Amino acid sequence: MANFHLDSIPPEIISLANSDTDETDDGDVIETVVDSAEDDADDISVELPERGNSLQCKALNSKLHRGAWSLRAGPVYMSGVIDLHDAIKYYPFTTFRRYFILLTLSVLGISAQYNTPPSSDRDRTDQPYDRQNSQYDRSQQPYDRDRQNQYDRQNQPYGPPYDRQNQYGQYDRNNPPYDRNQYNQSQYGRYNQSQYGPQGPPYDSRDPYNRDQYNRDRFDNRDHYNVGNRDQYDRNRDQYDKNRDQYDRNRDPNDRNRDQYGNRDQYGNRDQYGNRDQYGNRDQYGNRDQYGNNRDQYGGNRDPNDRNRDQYYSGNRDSEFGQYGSPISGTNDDCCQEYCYVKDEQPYSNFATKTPYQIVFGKASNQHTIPDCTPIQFWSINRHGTRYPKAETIQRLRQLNKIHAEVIRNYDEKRSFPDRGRFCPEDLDLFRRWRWNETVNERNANGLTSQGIMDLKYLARRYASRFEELMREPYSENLYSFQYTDSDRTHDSYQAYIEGLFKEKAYQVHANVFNNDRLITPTKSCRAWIRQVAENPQTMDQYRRFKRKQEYQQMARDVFRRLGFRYTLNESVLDDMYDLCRFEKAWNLGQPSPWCIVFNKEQLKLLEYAEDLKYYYKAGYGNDINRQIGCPPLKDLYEKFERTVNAGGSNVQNKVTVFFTHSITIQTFLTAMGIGKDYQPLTADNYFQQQRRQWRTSTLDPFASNLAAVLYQCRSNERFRVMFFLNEVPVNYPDCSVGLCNWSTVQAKLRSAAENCNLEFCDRSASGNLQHNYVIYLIGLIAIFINYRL
Ligand SMILES: O=C(O)[C@@H](COP(=O)(O)O)OP(=O)(O)O
Repeated sequence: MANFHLDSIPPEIISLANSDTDETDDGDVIETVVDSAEDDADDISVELPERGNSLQCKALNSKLHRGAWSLRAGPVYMSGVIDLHDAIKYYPFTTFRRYFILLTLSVLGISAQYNTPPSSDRDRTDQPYDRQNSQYDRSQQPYDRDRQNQYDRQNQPYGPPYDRQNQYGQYDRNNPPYDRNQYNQSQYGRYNQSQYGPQGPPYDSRDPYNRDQYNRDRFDNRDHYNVGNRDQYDRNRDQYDKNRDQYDRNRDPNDRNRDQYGNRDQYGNRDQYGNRDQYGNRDQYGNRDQYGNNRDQYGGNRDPNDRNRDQYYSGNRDSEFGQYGSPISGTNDDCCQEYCYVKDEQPYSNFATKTPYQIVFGKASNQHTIPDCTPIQFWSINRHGTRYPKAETIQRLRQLNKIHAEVIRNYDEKRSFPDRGRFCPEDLDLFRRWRWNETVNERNANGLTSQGIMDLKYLARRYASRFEELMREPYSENLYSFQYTDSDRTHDSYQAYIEGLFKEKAYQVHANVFNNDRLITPTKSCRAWIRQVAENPQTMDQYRRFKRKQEYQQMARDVFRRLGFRYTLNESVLDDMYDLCRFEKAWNLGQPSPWCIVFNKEQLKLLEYAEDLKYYYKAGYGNDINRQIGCPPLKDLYEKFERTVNAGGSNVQNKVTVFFTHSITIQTFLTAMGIGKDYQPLTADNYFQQQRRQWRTSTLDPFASNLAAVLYQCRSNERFRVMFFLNEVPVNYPDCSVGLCNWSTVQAKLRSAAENCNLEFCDRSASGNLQHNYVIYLIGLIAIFINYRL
């Protein structure tokens, strides 16, 4: 604020100013005007003199220097020019205030944004897990259809006879009425099914010869897992399909891969000359025998004019993926272990959360049989089956075709491979044949693969054959309870599961699905967890530290060196190659994955440990909040069994409960259950000590991972017993015997966790934030108030 002395302000104005009124005796309004000679004149105001002959001028904009002023009071009129420059210069506070307000408002804005829950949180389902107001607990609530959301079949009029009017809502959200043609076309993949399924070859497992619509199992009725439950409707199984191997779904039974000359290799690849080797690879001359005999073992037919390389391959170092880290020392070094992936009969396939279920699950057939005991209740929680990567991962993985080309060049042209540990010819051939599979694209991102469908379908059949008393009962809403999260992959997993259980009667089954389901996706809407874990950079500290450790860095160098690079490339390339190796392996279990040739076993173990570290802090014992947020399924399990036990084993309501969810829920639940716990925490520093760790996501949480609990009624002192199976392997709980626990042991173990389970903390800290917000707002208001007083 600047004061300007005016020589002769009329007494009339002065007395008026001192009288706290804006009007002259005549009732004329006093006007004061400052017209800036520059822009933004609105930022200037003039106040009447309060003391003496001073005109007070507020100038808020430091860019203003000069302004014209005028005063009018009735007949009196005065005007002049003021120089604001000096005023502003001497009142730097003016500028400061401005920035102060801006700063305060920014802080408020950022703070408000940070503390605003996702919009999906703001509905009535966002209550702590509380049976009194839980919408999903059917056993506690009167059967209130109005409370269900639009995807919930309970929200639909239901019951026999089958109501065709209500065709799309009745038994599942995307299933048309039970018309086998339609049913088979649309059930797996809710949006984009063609008649032959979502993926087409090579993921199309259906048998095109076996077209009988009623007797055809489009996922191949043969039982891959020897359950002995071959579909009774499997009578029309393809008589032409004898050659199909168990996992070779990629083969085109119509031999469409044959080239124009009718020459086809085992993989349907041909070169432009129609010449090919066993793998369909051709050299630059198009000639080769089975092993490319025109070339020497490592590219003897290389371009004789390849003069660009010098002895140390200088000039060949470029890769569009950048060169990170230091050059890999030595060129003709013996950096790498000799390893031939294709020849390895038991390649390492523990790929953390992308591990194929088939290499993990328990195949023993009789552990569920307990002498003198009968299973009376079954409860399980399942992760969806094998899926496609998320869209952004697909985009990244697709870029690997450039690395692929570079590696081939490194081997064929540059010959920049190491002396020892280069790819064996079989691996190189496998790698050479790799092409990005265009059927894997953003449209099916995150979706279930045909392998994923089989994962769940056969899982259901195996459980049904083990617990026939329970799971061979015809479907009824009272006996069975199904619930899946609001996602395609869990929906499709559920669909495959019920098909495995009920076969052609699957259309009768219905399931619950909810937005912000705090029973099976509690992390999604728990602000405290999101803030403390998901969005907290510290969660990844150990993971990042491990990646900087000498052993990890050495592994990265060796991998790139073996690929023929003399610099380590961008670290994300390593992650992508690992992802593609494990995804492709999970999609096509029976075939070697070309990108897995890149790693030897030791390297895969390091990568697995890095993943375990990540999830240990994100969903496991590394953060106590993970245990807390994992309790809702535990509570559900405990209470269901407790009700049955209290009722003496009679009138069991939900004989079979099955949930379909995601990896984080499985892991937080296992953490709440005390499964997979190590004495020593996993850290970046104890990789070698943790070789035999319990927290191994490959075995805890592969695709289709599941924990099942079975309540038995026995003719012994302990009338009730519970058996826990993790991925069909009995859980080795202390105090239990090979997975079989007395009910009293289960009570001692789980009761307190179940009774103390509530997710109020998710919102409590959020409401703490709300108070925090109010304080910030208050400070803001005070700041603005002070600003105007200055
Ligand atoms: O919930 C999800 O989006 C993913 C997270 O996968 P990652 O980021 O851990 O691979 O879990 P999933 O559905 O595979 O069980």
